[in-house]
Amino acid sequence: MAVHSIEQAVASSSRAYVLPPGFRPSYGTAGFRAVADLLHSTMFRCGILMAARALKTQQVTGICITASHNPAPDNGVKLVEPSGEMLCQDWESYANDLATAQTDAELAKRVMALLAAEGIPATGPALVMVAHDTRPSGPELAAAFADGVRCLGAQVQMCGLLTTPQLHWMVMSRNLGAPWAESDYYSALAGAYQRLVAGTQPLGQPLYMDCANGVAAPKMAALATALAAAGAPLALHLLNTGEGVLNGGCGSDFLQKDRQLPSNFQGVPPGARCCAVDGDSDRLMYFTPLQEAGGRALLFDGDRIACLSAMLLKDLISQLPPAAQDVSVGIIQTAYANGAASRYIRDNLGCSVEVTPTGVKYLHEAAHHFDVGVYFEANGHGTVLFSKTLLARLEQLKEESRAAFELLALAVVINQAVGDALSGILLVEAALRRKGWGLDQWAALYTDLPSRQLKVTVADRAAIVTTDAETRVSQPAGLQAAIDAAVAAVPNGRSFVRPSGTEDVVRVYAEAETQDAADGLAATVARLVHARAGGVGPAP
Ligand SMILES: CC(=O)N[C@H]1[C@@H](OP(=O)(O)O)O[C@H](CO)[C@@H](O)[C@@H]1O
Ligand SMILES: [Mg+2]
Repeated sequence: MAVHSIEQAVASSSRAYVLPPGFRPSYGTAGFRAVADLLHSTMFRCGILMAARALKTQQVTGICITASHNPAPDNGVKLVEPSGEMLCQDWESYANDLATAQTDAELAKRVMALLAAEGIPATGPALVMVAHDTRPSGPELAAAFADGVRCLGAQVQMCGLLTTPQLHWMVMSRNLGAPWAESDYYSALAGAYQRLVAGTQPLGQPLYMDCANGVAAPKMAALATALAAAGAPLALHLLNTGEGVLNGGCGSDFLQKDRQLPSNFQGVPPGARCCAVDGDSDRLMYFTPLQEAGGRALLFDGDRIACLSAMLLKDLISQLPPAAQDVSVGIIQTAYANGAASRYIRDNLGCSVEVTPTGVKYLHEAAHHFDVGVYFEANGHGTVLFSKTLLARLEQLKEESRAAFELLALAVVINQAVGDALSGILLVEAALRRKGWGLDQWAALYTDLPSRQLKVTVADRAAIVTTDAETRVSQPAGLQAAIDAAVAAVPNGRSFVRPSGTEDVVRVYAEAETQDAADGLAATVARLVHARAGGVGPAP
């Protein structure tokens, strides 16, 4: 398509997708997110962006339309690089430029500026893949996105309902020239899981899975069919499969924040092995109902999954031929990692620990610093990345070394594009089976320090500026000193605040020796934020 016709195509197609007055989308922790009704123009513009990215890289790109763990009326975008990773950070400013253009003509100008700045040829074949979660607004927003892609003369492949990590995996595999269909995803994971658990005993009890009333329900059922066909069946009870509200009183985020059993788990016996995912199935928490009354759950969060993964990796690496055991294993966490987990990793696992700001794009990037990078946010979002060099070395060793063969299987079980709850379940199940462990042994690795997370609403959350991987506040002046004083008054206390990148709130985190002390510290810090950073409404 010629340059002037692109400008015209953008300007004229854009008329159907007006930026709602007063709406100022901003690319946050995981892309754009808002109430779905506001997002049509954002989707259209992201279509243009990802077509440009496909033209620039001469590879397939993608988008997942989802608001993840957020409420059902919300929606959002997660933009997918040719590698299957999240959109490269250099392009986030283009995303904001396009999403915030006030008029059709201004949008067309900004698109032309992007094409010129990136030296993108005006014509050429390009393909963008699009998927959505179970939100009712998904198909309509996908159509808006597709219109944007077509403005640049690129093609769009509508993939329908998928988990976010499935679409990332499909884009990655397609660009690698590997089998990339949804059915290939199931057979690759199932086959690799079978190789990992061959010769081990099944765990004996079924896994109860909370599907958050989202996309995980049909997709886990399909994975279970593939596992049975591969000769490694997994006994599963799927709950919250879509009969209730998406992420409503269920799902991994509910569980992490409330530590209460999700809906429909009240009859599950205490001690049973349970897991929960979020609305787009990229977060995973294990849990078990506690014996005590009140429907509380004991959580096995992302930190604990990271420890279990690192143990499995270390076991396998120690079984490689001695000359091949020089493999660096790093664990990447955010400030939300429980202090007890960080201490366990440092003192007992002997792995390096890196701390990054919140958001998997930062953790994922840091994971590339190691031969094997294990990253999980405390909320269960993460994966394990294998370097290309290590994979090549393992390929050479796989005939002579069972451990090399199994490490290669592990690299297939664990989604190499992004954090993936379904693949995470297979990772945890394989690790427990290989150790012959139940939840008790996993729980006994360390005891979490009591913690509390709160949200504070302020007039402008951008008023809070942080440094040191978001652990300290540099603005507004004086707030950090006040937080320091509050923390100093609590034995073994730790607390930090940061503006959310996905919700219009400031998040407060506190940790201490007792739950009461953690609750008290969080409340004190929340009041400090409210008082010093423009709190809205009554003080917390
Ligand atoms: C404390 C917390 O859990 N924050 C979450 C949340 O980001 P916020 O920027 O905190 O809103 O959503 C992100 C996207 O899912 C996830 O990466 C991150 O870990
Ligand atoms: Mg999610």
